[in-house]
Amino acid sequence: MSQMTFGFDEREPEQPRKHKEPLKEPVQALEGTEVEMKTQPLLDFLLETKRIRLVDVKLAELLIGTDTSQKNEVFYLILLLAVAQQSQHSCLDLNAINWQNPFAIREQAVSDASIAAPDIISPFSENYDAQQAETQLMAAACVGDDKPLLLFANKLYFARLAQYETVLASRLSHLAAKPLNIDETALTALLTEYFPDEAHREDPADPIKTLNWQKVACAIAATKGFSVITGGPGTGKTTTVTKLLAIMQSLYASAPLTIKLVAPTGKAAARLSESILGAKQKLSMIPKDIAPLIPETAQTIHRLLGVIPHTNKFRHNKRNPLHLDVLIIDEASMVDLSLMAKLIEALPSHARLILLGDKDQLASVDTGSILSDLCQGLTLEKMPAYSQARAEQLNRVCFNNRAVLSHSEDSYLLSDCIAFLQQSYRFDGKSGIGQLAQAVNTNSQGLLGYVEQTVNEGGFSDLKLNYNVINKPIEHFVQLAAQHYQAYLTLIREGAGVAKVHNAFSDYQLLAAVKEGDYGVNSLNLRIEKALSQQGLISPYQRHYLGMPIMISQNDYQLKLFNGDIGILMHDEQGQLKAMFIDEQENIRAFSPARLPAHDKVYAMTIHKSQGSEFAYTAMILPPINQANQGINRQLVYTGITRAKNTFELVADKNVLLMAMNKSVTRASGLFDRLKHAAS
Ligand SMILES: Nc1ncnc2c1ncn2[C@@H]1O[C@H](COP(=O)(O)OP(=O)(O)OP(=O)(O)O)[C@@H](O)[C@H]1O
Repeated sequence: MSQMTFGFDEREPEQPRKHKEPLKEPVQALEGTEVEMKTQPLLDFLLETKRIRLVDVKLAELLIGTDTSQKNEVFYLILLLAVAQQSQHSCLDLNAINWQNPFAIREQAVSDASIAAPDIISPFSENYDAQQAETQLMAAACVGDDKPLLLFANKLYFARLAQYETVLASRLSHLAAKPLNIDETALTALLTEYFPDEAHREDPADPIKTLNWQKVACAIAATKGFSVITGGPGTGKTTTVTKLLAIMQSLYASAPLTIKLVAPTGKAAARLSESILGAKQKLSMIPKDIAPLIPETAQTIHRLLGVIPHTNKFRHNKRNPLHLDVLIIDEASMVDLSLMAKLIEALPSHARLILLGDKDQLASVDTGSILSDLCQGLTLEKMPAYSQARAEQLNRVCFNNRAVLSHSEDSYLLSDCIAFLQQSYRFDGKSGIGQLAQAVNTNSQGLLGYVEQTVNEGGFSDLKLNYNVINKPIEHFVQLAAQHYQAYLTLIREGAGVAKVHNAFSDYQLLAAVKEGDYGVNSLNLRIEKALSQQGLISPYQRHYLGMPIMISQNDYQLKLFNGDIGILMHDEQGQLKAMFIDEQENIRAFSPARLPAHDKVYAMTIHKSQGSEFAYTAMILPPINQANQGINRQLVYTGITRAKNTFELVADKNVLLMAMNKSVTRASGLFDRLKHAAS
């Protein structure tokens, strides 16, 4: 079950109606002032219950114009667009609106609200539909080219977001279509060298999954100006890209390429640097003269683009492009629409772009879902949709003309640029983490049952399942978390260095799905803090104290501290309490706590904030069913599980886990349509 959710919809639990007043049927066809009169109670209710903001109402009034200030259907469509955007949708998909209950007013919320329930829960007439909405919007003065709102493929946009999508679609299509002068014979030889047949075993029982996708991915990225290499945890994205860079540098040996590696957060950049270095050391086939041409350090996207202090603008842009030949973006699922558009605009015209990431993870914190949009239609154990010419080319360079890859009528320009790594090398059949992640990602109760049984029989030593959240008090899990945090706090007391303390801290992380409630991050942070204080490990009597772990929650471009960066409060050489950060190059940066931008304690963090990070031991708590709101879904739980490197512990009511597995969410976007349109 895949569904589109708006912000308020994600917050309201589905409960039986306690009852106040019966909800009536939607209004019959209404126009202009009539709509306004009949729907005023609905508008009041939406404001009172914080489903919409006053600023959105003012904006909608402004957009429909002073001479037609009566609240008509267009007014309500603009409100719906504002709500959709606050839930990180790029647009309002007219085809996805429930016209009878467009603001997803749940009966529970109606009965709980302090103001009377509105008689009418929809401002639209009974027969109103997407087509009528489109017709009305097209006639509206605020909709159209060079207007504040835009319509595209039955989707309503704020012009700025439509503009980002247009830029992205046109630049990606251009990159994908650009002919590259590749010596195919040399490429074939290099692919054979880096992926010797004897090193890869295809399983006839599982032919698609066990196909040598890493080799195909290298061939795809070496022959296109734009490519995507996606795959789950440990499927070899970094290994593949390291081989790819070696192959590309060998192909261009006479004039080596300038390659830059970036990731959306400092943490993710540090992880990429570490993985590339590890892969380079492991891959003995990389010649000595080529190895130094493969970069080992990644940086954040913000650092690459060069933030102009006190603005959201960058030094590098269309007029001042970046100096590079190849750009690799890791953890691409975390990059939002606006940042990706700015990054792509700043690429020089000859540059190549390669995106790495897991398409099934949570989408970016901000608007958009670029990676999953680009990877639409990719399914495990299914052949991706390559064009005939592309399948033939890939079979030629990878498989000595053997017809291993087949083509599809559904292919289009960009599907020829996408590689899907399907086999995990880190989490094989013996790994409970891998199996649980797959069970969740594919919503397979059968696989989940197998995982549970194996754990019960003493197998899967990397996995701990605690379904007994009702009988075991939350305090038990708080004490367990506090035990794990003893290690880094002891190191601080012993006077260990910043790097060592940071490493010890990141060995364990408690993740929670929500912020509020007993099982939310805020409460867990306070309880763990109390437990550590009772053990005498910390003295949390001031706002900032020795050993306090913090996470930045707001970008500060001047200090170069960004959302998601983790610091630990430690004494500097002068004995001053400082927030110590360690960047992707292992440089230590110390800040007075008073100078820090907005930040939170981080004994526990939300799964959203954990994206791009990895922890040796990851514990994840989901709230019980009566507190489990609709924000809990498959992508969230899958992202939490895949943060674990060595051990994963789940604390959840099984019904909540099953509910999450069954609920896959998508974001409204027109990117895929635009790409198909641009490519045709
Ligand atoms: N073809 C292969 N054969 C055997 N081992 C492999 C292969 N490819 C990758 N590995 C190993 O699997 C592990 C995971 O690989 P890698 O780090 O490249 O995956 P990833 O997809 O980048 O992982 P992440 O989930 O961290 O993003 C590494 O130990 C790597 O050496």
